[in-house]
Amino acid sequence: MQLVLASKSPRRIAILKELGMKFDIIPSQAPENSRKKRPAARVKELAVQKAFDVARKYPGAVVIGADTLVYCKGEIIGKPKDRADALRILKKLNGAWQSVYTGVCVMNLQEQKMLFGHDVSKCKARRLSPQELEHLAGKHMDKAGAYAVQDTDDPFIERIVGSRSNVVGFPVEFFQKLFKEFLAL
Ligand SMILES: Cc1cn([C@H]2C[C@H](O)[C@@H](COP(=O)(O)OP(=O)(O)OP(=O)(O)O)O2)c(=O)[nH]c1=O
Repeated sequence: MQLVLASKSPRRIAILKELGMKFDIIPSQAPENSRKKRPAARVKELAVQKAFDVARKYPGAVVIGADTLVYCKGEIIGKPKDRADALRILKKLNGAWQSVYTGVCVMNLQEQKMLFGHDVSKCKARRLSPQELEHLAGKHMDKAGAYAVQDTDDPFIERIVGSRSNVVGFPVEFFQKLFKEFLAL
């Protein structure tokens, strides 16, 4: 069985490797477009789109796709567009509880098998000073919410309720359960 991770995310690659899985890395080229208003529905749709984009090129493979976003005060927050956007996002998240959603999809087109779902964790951000926010803005342009809980230099998140790996982009416990179910299909 060829296993493919449809992602360029260093965190997703590292986590899947830590699980001892052998896989190829073929990032999805799918544009991240979703009109879904609810975060859980959106991450699932995007995870399916990413997996499908690669699966149609490798129909015999088992392909894994994932998508992560932050949800706070009614706003769905993805990766910042630029430094100004990162600062705006960090100001909004400052001192606040937020939810981090990751959608995961596993599919094999040849066998017409697909499973997808999501995990959600709650994160509490510390209240940083305007100077600290300025310093942090722009450091994590490739991450949803413009921060990185895995980065020891990043003081932003002080508490996580739920899966930590989910916040970093790949929910280990949820994935293991989903993958086991997928193999049994
Ligand atoms: C909140 C948070 C997100 N992230 C990352 C996980 C994801 O890589 C990224 C969210 O963007 P995604 O669009 O989910 O993923 P990506 O563009 O990095 O990779 P791909 O689409 O190829 O799979 O943010 C962290 O690394 N640390 C964090 O604390």
